[in-house]
Amino acid sequence: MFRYEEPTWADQWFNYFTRAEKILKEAEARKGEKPLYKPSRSQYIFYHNSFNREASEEVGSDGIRRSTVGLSTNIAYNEHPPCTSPFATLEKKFLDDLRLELAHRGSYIILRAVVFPNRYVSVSTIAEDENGEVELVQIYNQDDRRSPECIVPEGQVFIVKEPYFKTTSSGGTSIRVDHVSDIIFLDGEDERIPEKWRPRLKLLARRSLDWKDDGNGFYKKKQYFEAAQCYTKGLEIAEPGSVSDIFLLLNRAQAYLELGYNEKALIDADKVLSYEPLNQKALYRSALACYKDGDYESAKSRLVKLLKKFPENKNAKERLLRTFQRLREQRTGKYEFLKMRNQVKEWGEKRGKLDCAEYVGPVRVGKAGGKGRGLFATRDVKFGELLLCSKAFKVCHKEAANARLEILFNLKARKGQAGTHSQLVQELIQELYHNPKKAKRFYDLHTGDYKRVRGETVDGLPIVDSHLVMRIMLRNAFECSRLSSVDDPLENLFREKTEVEKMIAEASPTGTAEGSGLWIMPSYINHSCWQNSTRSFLGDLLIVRAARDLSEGEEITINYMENESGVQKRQKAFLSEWGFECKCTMCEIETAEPQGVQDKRDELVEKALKFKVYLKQSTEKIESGVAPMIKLIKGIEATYTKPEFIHPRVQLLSPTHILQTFLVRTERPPDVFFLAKQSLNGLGFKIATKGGRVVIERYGHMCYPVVNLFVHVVTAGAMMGDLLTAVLWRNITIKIYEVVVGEKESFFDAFGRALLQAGVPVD
Ligand SMILES: C[S@@+](CC[C@H](N)C(=O)[O-])C[C@H]1O[C@@H](n2cnc3c(N)ncnc32)[C@H](O)[C@@H]1O
Repeated sequence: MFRYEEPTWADQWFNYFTRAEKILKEAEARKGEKPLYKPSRSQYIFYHNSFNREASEEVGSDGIRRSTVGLSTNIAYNEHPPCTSPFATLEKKFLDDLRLELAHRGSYIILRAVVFPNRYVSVSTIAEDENGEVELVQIYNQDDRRSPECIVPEGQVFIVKEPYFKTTSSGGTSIRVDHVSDIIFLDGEDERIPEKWRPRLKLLARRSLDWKDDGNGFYKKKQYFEAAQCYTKGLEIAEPGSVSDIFLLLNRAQAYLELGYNEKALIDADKVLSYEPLNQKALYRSALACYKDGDYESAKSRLVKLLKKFPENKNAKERLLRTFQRLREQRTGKYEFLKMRNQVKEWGEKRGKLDCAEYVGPVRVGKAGGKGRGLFATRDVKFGELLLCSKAFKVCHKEAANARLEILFNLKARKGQAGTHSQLVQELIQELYHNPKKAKRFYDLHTGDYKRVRGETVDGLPIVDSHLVMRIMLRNAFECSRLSSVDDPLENLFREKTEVEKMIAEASPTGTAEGSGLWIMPSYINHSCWQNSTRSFLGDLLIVRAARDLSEGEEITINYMENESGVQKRQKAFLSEWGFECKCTMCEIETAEPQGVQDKRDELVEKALKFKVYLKQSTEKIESGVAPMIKLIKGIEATYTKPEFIHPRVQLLSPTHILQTFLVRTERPPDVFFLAKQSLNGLGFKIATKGGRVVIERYGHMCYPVVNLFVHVVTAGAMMGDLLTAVLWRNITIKIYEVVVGEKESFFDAFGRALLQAGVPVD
């Protein structure tokens, strides 16, 4: 009998993208043609306005409207580079001149918004040209902190350089503006505004101080962008070096600091200092700009200068103390981790940033043969040593209220990625546009085969190629959480997924939607399935520690994909996500395994994982699961033929964890103890007790579950009455925890109770 089933989100997505793909393929065939059909002006406006704002958006506590219709999609399709020609060299075109699927090189178009804008992924409006023709305009990658009506209010006149005219995924047409440097918003007095669109009443002559007052009004309302725009207008007419010029520069510097445009704030404050070298506010704001940019030496010298002249300035004194602390962190890599961790916990729904410096330990970037560049140890390094404590170039945590979980869909690559990646690209673009000096470090990262445009600025503004930013992001960004922690893996196995998580699991190849961020130095680290360093997250910091002893000159590696899949799945992901084939020993061994071995292993693992359902049942049921689980684990173990120290038994991790939990629940400490030690051995560890200490004689495969294995040895040891073993292993367990989680200060928060219950001293 036919049974109707509701289409799943996966079906809907699949249908949506298949349709979009078809429309766009057909559109490509009509490249260079005029659209066959265009709606009338009133239809355009009707469609636009009927996008139901009330139902699909809500205003967050920060005043920003966001979509409430689940996950929105950002479809990347055609990669056209940004315009690099100055405006003066471009030729004017009208809407009627535009042809499909083309970026109209050498041309510009001038338009006026005729509706109240919408925001979905882009800010979209309907705009007219001087002939009264209208078109949909989709403006991407604008600052998310500004409402669409601030970006392109009704009546706003703007220029789009080299407009890209395209078919939309729903079959209509639009001008899509991807690159922030391709759009110029014109203000009321700009001479490029056609006469017919000029305000009827010319603005009365305004004094620069009127602009300052307007700016201050916006500043008070926390509309920093608008405030800065007013100060800029005032600066255009103020006499350089005059009192009003200095006021305006100081105020604009402050607005820029609020916006995070630190380079611009420094330029303004330094301009004031060129007139008045000891201006107190300018010195302080310049120091703050340097501090926020991580240039603590410059911040220090500016603050010292300020305090010499104004020794009572409390803010400067306090900032100088903080600067000294940052310099210490930068030099020594010593941080107050517990305090920082607690701060991160308090962020709640807020977006946070830790006030701390970046530490670059004994590492350098160098050539890594066929892998491009890599990160190398500059001296011998001990297990657990801090290699990097890197500050995010930009990070979007999914825990923050402003997080936008979207599917970034690349139709060309036929790949969707769920998470904050789409938001990250947009924020990176804004960061690069407003802090161009900082951008150099970003552009130096690995881009794959993307062809860059020439030139860094046009018409005095930075050129930001959104497609390049996207490429760099996809190859270098890390999926991340706010805090690394050692969760009970079973919790994840059992936790019911939320609706959104289910949608994501169906729509995204990775199956999860995570926060994401970009860290410059860690981006140089290449992958190995058996990595020699670990990476962990603490707020906006990414911590890298040595996962074993390293020798001078040795390449540092991390595991790009911390999961337990076999070689075929791993290689597929490496190729599609990062464009490389892994040639580490683990991959080579598994690739050389006889046909069927991997399948057998996968099959047994799958069978073993099914036993997790026993854990929801009675002790008797669990009891009955022990023997078959042992048999399955032995079976999996038998599929490995090479010794564990060259081929760690990674696929045994989850089955072992289930058996381990069976043994804990049925109260068999000796078996728990034995299994944990055996598993560590299976991961390649060789651990011995020497001179009253537990020492690791050979380092195994380091990953999150390893901490649990160590903890099991400690607790089971204590329960068996062997307190000495428990205490000795406790100390090495703390070290292991530090390597995996990034810091050891929170160890007892995580495991103190389990240890106490087992009778292990926790002092
Ligand atoms: C995050 S970057 C790492 C730094 C990069 N090698 C560079 O030159 O800037 C990721 C890229 O490095 C290369 N890569 C990383 N690990 C690799 C490996 N094990 N084998 C080959 N290429 C690798 C790939 O091109 C990948 O897309």
